[in-house]
Amino acid sequence: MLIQWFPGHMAKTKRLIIEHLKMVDVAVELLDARIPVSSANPMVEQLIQGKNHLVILNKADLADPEVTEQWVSFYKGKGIRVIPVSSTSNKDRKKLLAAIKETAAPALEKWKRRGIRNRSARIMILGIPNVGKSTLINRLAGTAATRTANTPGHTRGKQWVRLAQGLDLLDTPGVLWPKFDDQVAALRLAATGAIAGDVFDSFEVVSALLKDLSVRSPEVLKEKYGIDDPEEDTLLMIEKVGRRRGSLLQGGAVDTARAQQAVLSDFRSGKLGRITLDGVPGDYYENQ
Ligand SMILES: Nc1nc2c(ncn2[C@@H]2O[C@H](COP(=O)(O)OP(=O)(O)OP(=O)(O)O)[C@@H](O)[C@H]2O)c(=O)[nH]1
Repeated sequence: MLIQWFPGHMAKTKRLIIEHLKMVDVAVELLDARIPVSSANPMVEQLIQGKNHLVILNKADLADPEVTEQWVSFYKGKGIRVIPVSSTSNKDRKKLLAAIKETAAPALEKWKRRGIRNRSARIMILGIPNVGKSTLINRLAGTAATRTANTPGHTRGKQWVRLAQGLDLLDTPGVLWPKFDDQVAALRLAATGAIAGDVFDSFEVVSALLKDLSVRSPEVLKEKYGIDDPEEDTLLMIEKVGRRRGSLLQGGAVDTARAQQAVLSDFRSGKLGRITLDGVPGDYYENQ
């Protein structure tokens, strides 16, 4: 679901998230492994203050594994728990649960020290649109024994999923608003599909993506689209994409709108390979 964000909507969302956060011990922040900076909400640290924090780098199957490793080291260096996963597959489920349990352990200890033995650690998932919140919740809840409505002690109307003994997940994720003020971030969000296409001109989004690709993966541009010169003018690049992908109008001219869509869909589906757009701070590509 793509959402248009207005100031009033943002304020309401923030209030709701603050309400929900009051009920939980652990905040699981879901980021897109291809754009860990651009997919972060600008207020998240402030919002989740005091909660045990786990960062999940989702869609790791689409991201460059080497850069993902750099991101893992980066977060660990800041003392933040982090795990790269692919929520669309079941293979990461075990390590995901283990990471959540580890993150929740201090909360359980706290309840125990206070003499509250039967209190579960409660978890909430937060992330911007399209980052994979529902997929992750379904993956985690998949084999969970029960979904419990109105469990005593929980806020009425909220659904909780028991993931394991002493571990409950709030069924409703917190939908955070994405960054808009940062133009690079906004264009990368649009490239991944997290911001609605009609907010941006698709030429602008595709130009920025082709520029990123020409820096990160010039060999991909050559192999997939026959673009030899990464410095080439964007219009010429799109022309080459159109010819290679058969996006042609009657008469043989390139249908540039379709060629642009082809680039976006190739990138989003992983057809261009595993590519990360946001480098760790200080990395060679950061300011390119
Ligand atoms: N390749 C890949 N695709 C994923 C992964 N996780 C989610 N997706 C896809 O990303 C898209 C968005 O996933 P959702 O789970 O609907 O995202 P959401 O954050 O709940 O989105 P909103 O409802 O808009 O807030 C879907 O097409 C998913 O199949 C992943 O780990 N890898």
